[in-house]
Amino acid sequence: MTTEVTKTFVASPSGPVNGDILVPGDKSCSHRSIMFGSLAEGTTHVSGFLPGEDCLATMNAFKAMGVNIEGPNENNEVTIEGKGLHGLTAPKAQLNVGNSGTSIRLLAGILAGQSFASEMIGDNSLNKRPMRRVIDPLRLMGANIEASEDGTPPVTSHGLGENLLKSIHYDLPMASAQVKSCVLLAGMYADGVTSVTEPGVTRDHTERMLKAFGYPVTVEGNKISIEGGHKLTACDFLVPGDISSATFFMVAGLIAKSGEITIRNVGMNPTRIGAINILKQMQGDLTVINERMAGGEPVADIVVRASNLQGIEVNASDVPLAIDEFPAIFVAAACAQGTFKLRDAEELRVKESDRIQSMADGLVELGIDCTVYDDGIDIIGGQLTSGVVNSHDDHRIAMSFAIASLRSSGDIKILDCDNVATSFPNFVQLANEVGLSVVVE
Ligand SMILES: O=C(O)C1=C[C@@H](OP(=O)(O)O)[C@@H](O)[C@H](O)C1
Ligand SMILES: C=C(OP(=O)(O)O)C(=O)O
Repeated sequence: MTTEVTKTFVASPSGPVNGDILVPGDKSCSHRSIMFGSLAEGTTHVSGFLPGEDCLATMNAFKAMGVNIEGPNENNEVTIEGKGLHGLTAPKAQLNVGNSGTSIRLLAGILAGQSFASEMIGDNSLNKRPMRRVIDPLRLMGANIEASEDGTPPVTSHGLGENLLKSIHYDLPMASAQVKSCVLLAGMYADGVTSVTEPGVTRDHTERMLKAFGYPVTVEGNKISIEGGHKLTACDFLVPGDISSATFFMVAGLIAKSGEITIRNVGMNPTRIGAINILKQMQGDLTVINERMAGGEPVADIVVRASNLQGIEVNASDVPLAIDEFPAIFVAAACAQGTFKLRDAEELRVKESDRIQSMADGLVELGIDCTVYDDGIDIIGGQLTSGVVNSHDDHRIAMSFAIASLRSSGDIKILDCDNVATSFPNFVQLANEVGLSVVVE
């Protein structure tokens, strides 16, 4: 039997953090650019695409359904020859979407509307994640789709034959952009107007990008509606820099003993800026400059200076707007004065890992006092020590502990870091460029 050896990061105390950097393209927008480009009529040109494994998994799924896609080239440009809403062909094998929750949940909505059968599988982490949240509404729409008995992947769609889905109104039981998007995408294949009401604001890239591809979508307060039977038209799409990736460098710049870092071309969609709100509330010195529009999304540059952070109680309304940024924010909390309190964040338990427990395990190993709750955590700021932590199959946990080394008293060894390539392939290179010390073993 062979044991798979994956990368270990050894992150050493370092700093100051200085530089002027660009982070890679937004993961949510990159996934959607492939999906909408494939279902559009005409040729779509994407620039700023994230060449991470998650987005490549989405790309490979559409290639396996007959779509001709070129790239990403060395400039992160992708060209997609759209097949139209009804032009996909049955894949010859299972679609393996690896580590990517966004791929499996959004694709479930698209596959549910196809005449042909298909099955999606994933890696160890994805195989533990809940799929009933998308299966339930799709079945209400008449889809013949299922997950395994415990509600995890594989996700199998038996196909609709000549039928259409039924339009529904769905009250989302949780604040999830993936579930919202799944239902809206299935709505393109339904017999009337499908609508979704969300319990709180979640990222709205699907709504914005459907409109950019010419598909009508109506947004009235927290209700989003889409009528079946319209078409997507190819366009040129510019992906902004990923604020989720930028957050690692915002926190690095804030917790460093000194220095100033500028992060350019960061997507500033109002449904994604929770981390900026929270870090500013923690007294972080963050300045947003050069605000502008690019590709239908607001973008800006962010200047970050070393700061004395304070523990805070996070506002519940910021939770969905910062949902992927909490691992990095917890590191900021560990370096802050006083207690940081987060509640209403039970969704963190169903990400690539249980992000409340994974972060608490690592922070406790590094000498930080944490109390875990079902829906959150209290973190008391203190001195980080050296130690060995595990990524728990989760890219954001791996990168968070790498930046924690800026303030640790000795080396932090982070086990199982191959997953960083899912969202941020050049993370280590950029980290070392701005003054961290991260060695890959
Ligand atoms: O729609 C998307 O692109 C995403 C939605 C969020 O998931 P949930 O919808 O499960 O909160 C987020 O965590 C994920 O990284 C990307
Ligand atoms: C939760 C994440 O992604 P996904 O759900 O697509 O796996 C993430 O990137 O933090």
